[in-house]
Amino acid sequence: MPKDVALEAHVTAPRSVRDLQKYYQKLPTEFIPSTPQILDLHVLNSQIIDSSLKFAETISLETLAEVYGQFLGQDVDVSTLEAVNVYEHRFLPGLRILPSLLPIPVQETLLSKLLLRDLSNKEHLTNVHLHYNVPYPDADESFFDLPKSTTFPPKDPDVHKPLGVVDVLEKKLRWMTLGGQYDWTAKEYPDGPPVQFPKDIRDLVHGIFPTIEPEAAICNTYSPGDTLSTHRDVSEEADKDLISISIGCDALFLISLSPESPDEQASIPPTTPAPTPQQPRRQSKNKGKEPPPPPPPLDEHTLIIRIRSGDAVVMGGQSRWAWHGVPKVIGDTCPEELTQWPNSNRDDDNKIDWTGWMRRKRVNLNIRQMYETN
Ligand SMILES: O=C(O)CCC(=O)C(=O)O
Ligand SMILES: [Fe+2]
Repeated sequence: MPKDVALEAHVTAPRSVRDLQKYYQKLPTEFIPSTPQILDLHVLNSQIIDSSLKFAETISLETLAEVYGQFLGQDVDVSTLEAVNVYEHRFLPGLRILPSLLPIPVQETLLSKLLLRDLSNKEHLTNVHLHYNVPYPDADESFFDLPKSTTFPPKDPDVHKPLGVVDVLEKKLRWMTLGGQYDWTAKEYPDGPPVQFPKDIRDLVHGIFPTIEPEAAICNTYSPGDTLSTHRDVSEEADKDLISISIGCDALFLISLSPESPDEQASIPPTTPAPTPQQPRRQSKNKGKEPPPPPPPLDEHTLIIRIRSGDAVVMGGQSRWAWHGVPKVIGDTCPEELTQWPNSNRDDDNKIDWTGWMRRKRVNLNIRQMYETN
């Protein structure tokens, strides 16, 4: 599908999609497993496969072994790999879901390349650069090696206070850009040649998804409580597949191709019914225990899915321009093998032992091809 020139980066999502985002953002974690509207690929049953998903293909184990072997720099025995199934959605054309695409060692190496290597490259901007002067680590060191006392001075001290390195890595760092440096304020890529996309990550992604040439990526970092509001990624010139790879804690991912309907406002019930005299609102100390109101209706062109570490979502075809967002990151769900990353295990009073950082994080790598020419 050629890109529709009417797609605008600044438009907001239809009301129904924003209502869903709000509902799932507020849904207490303990109610997620009993909410049948949330597609969980770990409990895929034949009914789900018949009604919304269809099996499309399997990625060959030989391809996976070769691509992972090259990425890890060591031979990968085919017999150690699990088959990767690709599912398509019947009513979101071009959406493909690949549960458990990346094995743990590949996830771990990808994390290290992104956060220990690429974050230290001054060409890769982050949200922190918008308001702070960033003190870089020495060559061959990473931000996780910065001394405890490191501060990030604000560009405008009247507006922002200096930030400590713990604040930055625990909370403030929300994204880094690779390759073409997307400008989030102008919502466009700057003119001029893009920054070189990291070759090993390009080979990993291109090896599995040969129809795309990775030219730009956003590496999002989330903690439980963080959300990504509903948006469309419409700034790329090419209508090639967008590949989204997740590592760490689980998340809810919302995607919709539903059109805005004029009577939408009237047809969607309010997400939080007003309390009645018989049913007074509980005190805030009990918040979260109360059963949630029923979810807003989901039409067949809308999907809310629980994404796990190692899963990939491909947004191609019509779904390339779909509204999507991340209403929730689910704490305490990082795979045990990754929880200790970056395994710094230090015994140095001036430095921080970041071991366990990943237990509280979700990292999403969102890869795009910017130009049609490749
Ligand atoms: O974190 C995710 O799963 C989605 C990220 C996303 O949509 C984006 O970076 O544009
Ligand atoms: Fe996106």
